[in-house]
Amino acid sequence: MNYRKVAMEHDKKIALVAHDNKKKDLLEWAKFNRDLLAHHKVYATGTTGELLEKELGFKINKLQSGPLGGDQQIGAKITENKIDFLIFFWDPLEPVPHDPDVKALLRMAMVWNIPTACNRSSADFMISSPLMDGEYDRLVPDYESYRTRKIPQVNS
Ligand SMILES: O=C(CO)COP(=O)(O)O
Repeated sequence: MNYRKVAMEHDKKIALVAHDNKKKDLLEWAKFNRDLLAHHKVYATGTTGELLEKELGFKINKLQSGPLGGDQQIGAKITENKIDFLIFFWDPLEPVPHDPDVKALLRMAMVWNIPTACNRSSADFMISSPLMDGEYDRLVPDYESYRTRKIPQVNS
């Protein structure tokens, strides 16, 4: 597999998402890390974003609520190199109606090699990393062999 480098800007684009039973966790975490987060451009799904904006007091780029397409919007942004980091506190103990969207978002994050934290300890490691503050080139598979793969002949 060949890789290409995708440079991140100084202000990173961070997506924050939490399921309902995890919102308290994410809000506490975000409050503790408010000053670090404030340097960056923060995106969030609808309800998470509303709560974060109230708690942190700076602008959050709010998308649709998760069940209404917010996870998919973040996934689409990942494909367009508009998200650098994903912090997604998903709930392992309660099913959600938009489970396929949750899986799709996590899948896009893997396809595009997006640093992804799904719990508080991983988020702590991520936000405190020196790589968060400086230059970082993310390696992304070029997927050329996938794009040029042979597909079965379609007969007319
Ligand atoms: O459901 C979510 C992510 O899958 C989060 O959506 P809300 O932030 O709108 O609650």
